[in-house]
Amino acid sequence: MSEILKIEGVEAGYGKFHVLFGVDLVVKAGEIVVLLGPNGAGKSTLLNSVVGMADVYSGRIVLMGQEITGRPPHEVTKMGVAYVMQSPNNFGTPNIFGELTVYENLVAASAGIPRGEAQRRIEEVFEIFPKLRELRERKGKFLSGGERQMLAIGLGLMKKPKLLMLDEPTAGLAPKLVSDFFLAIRDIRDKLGISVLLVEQNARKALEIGDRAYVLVTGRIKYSGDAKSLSEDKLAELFLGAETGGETPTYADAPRR
Ligand SMILES: Nc1ncnc2c1ncn2[C@@H]1O[C@H](COP(=O)(O)OP(=O)(O)OP(=O)(O)O)[C@@H](O)[C@H]1O
Repeated sequence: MSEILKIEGVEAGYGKFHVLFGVDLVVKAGEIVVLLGPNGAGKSTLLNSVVGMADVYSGRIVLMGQEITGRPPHEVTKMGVAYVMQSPNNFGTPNIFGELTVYENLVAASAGIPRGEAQRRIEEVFEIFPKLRELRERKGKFLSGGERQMLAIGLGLMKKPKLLMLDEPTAGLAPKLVSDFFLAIRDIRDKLGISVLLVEQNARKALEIGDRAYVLVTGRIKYSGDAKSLSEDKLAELFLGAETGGETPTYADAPRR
């Protein structure tokens, strides 16, 4: 299976603030790879490193055989990476325009794509997120957090990326919506053939749809392997490490460092 993304021995951070220490991670074609870890472990920083939004001090980042270490965000986006950041103001995907409707936002994201193809892609987005079809005439500024998140992912899909990086797409969503999101992410892989690198706090559900998983703790990979073999006990142990004493909290209760 070919490698879409290969991160090798990456040391990265922000200026003098060193966050990642020798991180290796691979996303192969057609995979959903889940990246877990406690708050502040460096998960977002790893995604930022891929799109040139964090400083990579050493190591290599390779996208479909081409080295992209340190390349600026717009170049990496052009090369096939869509990055839906945690904040509502997404980067790497076009921003959501509050005054435009859902449909108009999708059309705006299709600049440079021939009309027929753009319509096909909008239809694909509506198939992945049927809710967006219902809301097609609603202005961006009136969307709920979850709906905005769907649109942000939809905008990313308009560019037909090879790799979709999602940073906590289900954060703050109602439980029913969370399940729908995970199904949508699986559809993105299954129906559109896009590989996914998914950062999630919702570990159990993410591992259900994931093929492989990595656990990052204080900037170092502490687990890499099959998503299904990562048990809750193992996760709790990895998240809390040596600090665990007495009653073992679950990884969901892991304290902020
Ligand atoms: N732009 C930035 N400039 C400087 N430091 C930053 C920046 N972004 C994040 N950090 C710091 O880098 C460290 C790792 O943060 P990061 O957001 O990568 O962790 P995370 O694992 O994604 O956490 P969370 O689960 O809370 O989102 C933290 O100490 C954070 O404060």
